[in-house]
Amino acid sequence: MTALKPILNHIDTIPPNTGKFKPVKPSVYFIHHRLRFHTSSPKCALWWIIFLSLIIMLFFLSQPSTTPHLHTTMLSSKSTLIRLSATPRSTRGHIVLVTGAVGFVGAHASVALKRRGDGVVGLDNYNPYYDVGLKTSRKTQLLDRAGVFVVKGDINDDVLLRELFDLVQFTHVLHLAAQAGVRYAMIDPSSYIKSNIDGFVNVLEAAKNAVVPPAIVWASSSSVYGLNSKVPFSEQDRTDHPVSLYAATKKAGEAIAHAYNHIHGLSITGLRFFTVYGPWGRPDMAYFFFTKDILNRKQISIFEGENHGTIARDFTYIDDVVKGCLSAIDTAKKSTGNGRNGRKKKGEAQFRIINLGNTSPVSVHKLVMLLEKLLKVKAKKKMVLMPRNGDVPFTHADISLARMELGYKPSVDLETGLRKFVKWYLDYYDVKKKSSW
Ligand SMILES: O=C(O)[C@H]1O[C@H](OP(=O)(O)OP(=O)(O)OC[C@H]2O[C@@H](n3ccc(=O)[nH]c3=O)[C@H](O)[C@@H]2O)[C@H](O)[C@@H](O)[C@@H]1O
Repeated sequence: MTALKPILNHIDTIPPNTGKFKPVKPSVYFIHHRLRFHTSSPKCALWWIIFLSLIIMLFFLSQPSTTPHLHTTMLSSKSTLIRLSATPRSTRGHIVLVTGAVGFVGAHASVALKRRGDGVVGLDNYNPYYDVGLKTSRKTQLLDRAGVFVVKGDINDDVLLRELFDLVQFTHVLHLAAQAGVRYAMIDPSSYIKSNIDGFVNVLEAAKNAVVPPAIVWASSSSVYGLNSKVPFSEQDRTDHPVSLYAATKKAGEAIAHAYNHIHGLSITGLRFFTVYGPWGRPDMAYFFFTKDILNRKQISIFEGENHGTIARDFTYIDDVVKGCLSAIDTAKKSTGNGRNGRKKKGEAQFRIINLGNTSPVSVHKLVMLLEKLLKVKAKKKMVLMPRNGDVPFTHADISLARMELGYKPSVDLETGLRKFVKWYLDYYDVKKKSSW
């Protein structure tokens, strides 16, 4: 500001328009006036250089980033690692941004993508909804070993996302970052809005603003079917009666995705996951904390419906879900763009919503029996009427669309999947096997 002062002081010296001069705009007059009378003075020329440099600098700073790497600040120290991680092994490989990369599905999917030769960059905020130590272990034991670099950051950070999309031209985004869990919405409702709505919009904004907008594959949920009684649940069925805030945010996500697809030509596939379980799973899920409580001889609550009605889930093994995710990426068509910013719109973009379930529901009672068998420990069970806090009595996926679109064919039954989970659990938590039958 002090540098500008002497120049600004000269404004007072501009003569009034007496009519002898051709009328000119004051700013233009000012420039002419200054150039005519003072460019010979070295001091003034210096001030002019400073002034013009400032104007040029302000002009460039106010321009949106079109040149990759120009404004990278948050990521610049990691840019080499990020680019390396993003480089596919073959020219035909995809370049995928996986959000929620240290999450359960995110970690498994990132590793699978990387192993088959795709370029992968992870993004995760390591939020403390459940044990951050487990997330860190997924990173060190799964992602690091596979060569997947994870950027620590939030999907709500639009500056970070812009930098990331400037740095790497992603062909796909596998968006798995979310506030998960049905019952926790009673405790922290705003976290669901922040992650599943605000965060999702932020990711879509970043994608749509990318030089070449990537295709999006993201995680919706079986919970959108609410209390529907027609089984199996088909993508054609109504899903406008969510019974948990979690389900409501996932349903809202599907509507938001549709709007972005329609307006911005983003290719979007929403996958409705059905109670995904397996090694490295989420400790907030029943199969996981039942295992812990059974081993600690702690009582577990098994929910039941009115008149002792059975509660059941279409438990889906992690490897099957990962195959579905990869196949959704492979079959995703390119985004067509919105025709703005001088880009040509290339027609309607693809929009899909697909169930990824196992299509063979199992009761929670049976789940507990299988865990007892695998852990060789008798559970202390208490039957409890299912609380009205967002839970639904049963889920059952119709997977015919997944079969058709993705060639999806789940192959792991609950007992086989739980055996793998239990093996991992005992190993990870270094549990000494003791029988209490
Ligand atoms: O399918 C989905 O989309 C959802 O699956 C799970 O939700 P949920 O099926 O309710 O899984 P759990 O919380 O692990 O519950 C599994 C079953 O155990 C029952 N349960 C849970 C807790 C408990 O103490 N006792 C009990 O019997 C539940 O009622 C449910 O039938 C995930 O937690 C959600 O994030 C996911 O989106």
